[in-house]
Amino acid sequence: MTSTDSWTILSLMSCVSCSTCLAASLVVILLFYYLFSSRSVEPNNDDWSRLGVTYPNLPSRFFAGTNFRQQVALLIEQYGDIVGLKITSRMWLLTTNLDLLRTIMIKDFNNFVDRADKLNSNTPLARCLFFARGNDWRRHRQVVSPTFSSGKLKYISKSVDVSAKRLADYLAQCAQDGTVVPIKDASARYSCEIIAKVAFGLDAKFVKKESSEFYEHGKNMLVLNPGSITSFILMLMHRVPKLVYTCNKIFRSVQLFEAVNLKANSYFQDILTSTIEARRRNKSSESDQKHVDFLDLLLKANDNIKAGRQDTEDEGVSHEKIDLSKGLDDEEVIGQSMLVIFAGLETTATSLQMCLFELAKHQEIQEKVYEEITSVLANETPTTDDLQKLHYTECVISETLRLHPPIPTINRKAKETRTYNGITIPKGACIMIPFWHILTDPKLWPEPHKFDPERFSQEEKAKRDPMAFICFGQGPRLCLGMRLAYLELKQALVHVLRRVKVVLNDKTEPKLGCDVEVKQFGLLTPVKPVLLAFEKRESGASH
Ligand code: HEM
Repeated sequence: MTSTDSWTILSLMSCVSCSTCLAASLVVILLFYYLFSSRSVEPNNDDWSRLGVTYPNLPSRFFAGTNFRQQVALLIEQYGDIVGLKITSRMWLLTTNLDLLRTIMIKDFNNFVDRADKLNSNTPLARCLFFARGNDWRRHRQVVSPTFSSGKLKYISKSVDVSAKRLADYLAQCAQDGTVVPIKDASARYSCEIIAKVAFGLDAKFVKKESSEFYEHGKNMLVLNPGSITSFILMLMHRVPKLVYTCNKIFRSVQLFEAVNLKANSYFQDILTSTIEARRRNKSSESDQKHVDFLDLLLKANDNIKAGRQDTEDEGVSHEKIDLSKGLDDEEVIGQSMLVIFAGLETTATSLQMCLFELAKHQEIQEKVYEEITSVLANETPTTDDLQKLHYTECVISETLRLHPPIPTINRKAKETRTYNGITIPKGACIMIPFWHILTDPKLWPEPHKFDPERFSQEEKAKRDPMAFICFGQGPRLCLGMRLAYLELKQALVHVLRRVKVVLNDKTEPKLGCDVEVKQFGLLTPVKPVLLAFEKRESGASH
């Protein structure tokens, strides 16, 4: 070892121990702050009661532990559908009241544009549409929404079709080998393959490959871990956002407070930077080429906005007048592509997993979907117009999302103090919207735990308040990838069910007659991996 090596190691060690000391001091300061502030919000506090909102006297650690869903259900059952709360001294309004939600998410959206928290990160992901606030959000949404319009989806549809056929091939092979399939992994590989193609311009075959750097980094992009000490500190630090950013910078090398996995970030950022440069270099020679992926569409939409041209296919909602001339900078463009992984991978994969599980459980529904696919679709490679004719298949997907919403809750933050029907929501208060509770409310959905796709027939839909189907959000901040998600799910069902039947047997998980048990906190996650079996259809087309 040279003296320079020893010196480098010594410097690193002192750097790490210095980081550790700083981190330890920070933990102590935050703990004091937490204990002090929790005491200040013990019962007796009547802020919400003065504002016309039911305010139960909850113990300050009411939400501690993991049984979040059960606690929320208990509160709504006891106190009604509008409940004031204080969580670590922040005011929260828990509500499932559809009229109030219509006001918050649609009618007075301009007062509730923001999400409660920023992402604790200095990476491009923190600068994407999902986490953007106020006028920044409006600028992002205006640039990004044309790339997700139904007109643009037809370019992406071909890539989705190729991956869906690969998924069907893989499951047909498993049927032949008699192996049970960890279905979340297969679904995530399918979803990731599409994202790699449409958002990164990469031709990948993850469905069949055992491992791949893109897939592994995609799965681990966020390092949020609800049980860890870091997450606890992050939760406390939310209340001092500037501290978060300063700490991120200081502790960057040891990834102590950074919410995004830095290795994954560098990996994706490098691919995107070089792809964007290459596309700009080749732009003139490809000027007459049709746009085929999200990255191309995004770069074009950004150029149009900067040049003052509005995309005629923008199906987004009307926005307040804002200066769009600066469009998105390169880091923001990279952030949007990384957002496609963050927002589109887990959600779609979870939905496909739960949809196949429900079809395995309900063979008669699976047969109806199969019959619709074979009778309605003449083409081996259906177009987006063909897929729109699959009404019953769409009902099955919607019913899956109702019963198993991949994002079970979202939130909003009030910009100003306003009163709605005698209820005052003060500036800075956050709104907690538990989707899963609304989506299984027996007043809106009779026999709510029954899997019944007929609820989404035109006649049934017409009888229901449109706010009730809330799993993609509502209003101007509605999920931008909703159409893409339906496209991915429909293509997967078309190609998979043409080739194989999904079934349950004594090797599958959960055991016959049981339901999937899910974790009570965070994104919808089964406690144990779901294992499904497949049987080849005699008439299954092979491609
Ligand atoms: C079944 C699949 C999906 C579900 C259930 C879902 C659900 C959601 C929900 C609940 C939100 C928050 C809406 C709100 O705050 O009101 C959201 C936002 C978003 N989703 Fe999805 N999503 C899915 C798939 C996707 C896909 C595939 C993409 C893109 C590739 C995507 C892109 C987005 C974006 C960009 C936002 C942010 C919108 C904004 O803040 O303006 N989502 N999604």
